[in-house]
Amino acid sequence: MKIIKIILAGPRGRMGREAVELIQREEHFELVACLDRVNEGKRLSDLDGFPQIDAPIYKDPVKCFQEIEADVLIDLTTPEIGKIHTKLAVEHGIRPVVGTTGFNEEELQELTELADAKKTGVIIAPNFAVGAILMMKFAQMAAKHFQDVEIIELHHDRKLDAPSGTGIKTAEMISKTRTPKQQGHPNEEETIQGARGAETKDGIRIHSVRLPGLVAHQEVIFGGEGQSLTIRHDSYNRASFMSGVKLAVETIMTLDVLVYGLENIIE
Ligand SMILES: NC(=O)C1=CN([C@@H]2O[C@H](COP(=O)(O)OP(=O)(O)OC[C@H]3O[C@@H](n4cnc5c(N)ncnc54)[C@H](O)[C@@H]3O)[C@@H](O)[C@H]2O)C=CC1
Ligand SMILES: O=C(O)C1=N[C@H](C(=O)O)C[C@H](O)C1
Repeated sequence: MKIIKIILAGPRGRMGREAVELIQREEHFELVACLDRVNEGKRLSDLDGFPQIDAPIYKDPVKCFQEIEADVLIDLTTPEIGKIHTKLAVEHGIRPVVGTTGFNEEELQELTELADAKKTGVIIAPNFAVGAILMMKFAQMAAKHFQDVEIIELHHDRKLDAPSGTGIKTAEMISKTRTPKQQGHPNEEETIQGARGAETKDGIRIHSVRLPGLVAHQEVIFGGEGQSLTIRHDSYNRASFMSGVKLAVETIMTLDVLVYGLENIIE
């Protein structure tokens, strides 16, 4: 099997550390460099708690992408930095697998056009966990039968973006099958701002909970006459995301367009 050469952005983060282990575990993956906001000029093996992988660490993505021959960038950084890395990677012909969340519609559109122009695969995956993908698909199915729905996403309190990428993606998928409806009482008023959560352009409410002890969880609650349906997914650790990262890295080698969401590549 062809070796896939990978640059990893954010190796010291919660997801990055899991990704280092994944790359080390898979015989056909090779970690050829890392992007970090510190440790420029060191090797990954110089850092405490990391395996003996002789990958150079760069701070400057342009320098890294110019000097290192790589097939794929895995980005697990921050919303602000992930967008910069993704665009630069495509411009340098390196295929980005992006777990970093926080991309808006305009940014996705711009990247779609860039991927088309450069004929370079891009995968933007708001959630890599197979259970989360199924939760979103089931919610999309249920929305054919229930117009009334609210999303509650629950995460650890170190998360920067709200609502979560998964919450936004779920609302988008539901909107494809749900007949639009103005939910709640027409005269309802928030006596404390934000009480009814964030409202997407399709009128779906997303409520974001942030608490220590949580990892990544979501409930999609549908309501109908005399009944409700709750679809829930829980990630209890970050290893839950790694089979999706592996699949995305393997699949991106065959793509020349942008794919937004793993539901498009998981049967
Ligand atoms: N798609 C998915 O399934 C999942 C996505 N995520 C997303 O992945 C991202 C990372 O999540 P965590 O690992 O929990 O965050 P984290 O805060 O633990 O890690 C982020 C890492 O990015 C690094 N970083 C910041 N600026 C940088 C720069 N200029 N260059 C290189 N590295 C830089 C930080 O030093 C840190 O090590 C978030 O956007 C999160 O929402 C998280 C879990 C699952
Ligand atoms: O920040 C996280 O932790 C997660 N982020 C992603 C999101 O915003 O949906 C995926 C998962 O929920 C974990």
